[in-house]
Amino acid sequence: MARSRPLDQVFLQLFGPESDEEVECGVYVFKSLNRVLDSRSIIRHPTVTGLTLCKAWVSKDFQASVLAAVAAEGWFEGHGMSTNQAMRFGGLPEWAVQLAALLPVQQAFPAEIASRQPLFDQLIANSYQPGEGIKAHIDLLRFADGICIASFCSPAIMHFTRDGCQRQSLLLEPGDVLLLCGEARYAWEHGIDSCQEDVWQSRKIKRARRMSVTLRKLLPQHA
Ligand SMILES: O=C(O)CCC(=O)C(=O)O
Ligand SMILES: [Fe+2]
Repeated sequence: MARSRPLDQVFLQLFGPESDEEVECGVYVFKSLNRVLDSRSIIRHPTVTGLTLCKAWVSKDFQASVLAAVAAEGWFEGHGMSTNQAMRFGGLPEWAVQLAALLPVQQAFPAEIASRQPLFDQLIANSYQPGEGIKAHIDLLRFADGICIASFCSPAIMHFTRDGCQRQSLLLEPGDVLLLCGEARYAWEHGIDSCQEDVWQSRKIKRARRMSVTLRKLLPQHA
């Protein structure tokens, strides 16, 4: 691995000469995720192939405008059955189009996904009360490869599990975005435990209300 590019210098300053991460075209590839950057960065997961964490990706202002737009939709002002999940197909609302436009899909997805039009045509907003999670799952196969999950409000730990035993965990903080393709989308399940508090690197993090927005594309036969 060459260490001559300017980004490598920044990287050296951040981690020192002993760091074990590699930089490829501006994408950090961490051998250990213990030292995830707090600043805006694109991190390719070392074990879960096809999983990219876009750390601190959505600005605070944009997070606020997404939350305001979702509140204005009134999706979670509960009458009746499912008030913790809202689904929308077809044309995405303008804020979701803007969110999709911010994503570093060229770095995270293969070219055929990154260049498809539209990139996404379905959205789910998930609203979690403090302590709620989501069961480990693989997203439905009626959706194409290339999925985005953006996190808002409370932090939470997402676990990726494969064949029921291998487990990889990621702390998702407000403004973080996950991009999933390939094995990360089809071979690994993802889920969030139900608990009042997460422990991340010995730090206790209390759960509060959380919201996530999932963007996907329906396969043509299901559109
Ligand atoms: O809330 C999250 O971060 C995950 C959402 C999710 O997995 C989904 O909508 O399929
Ligand atoms: Fe999912």
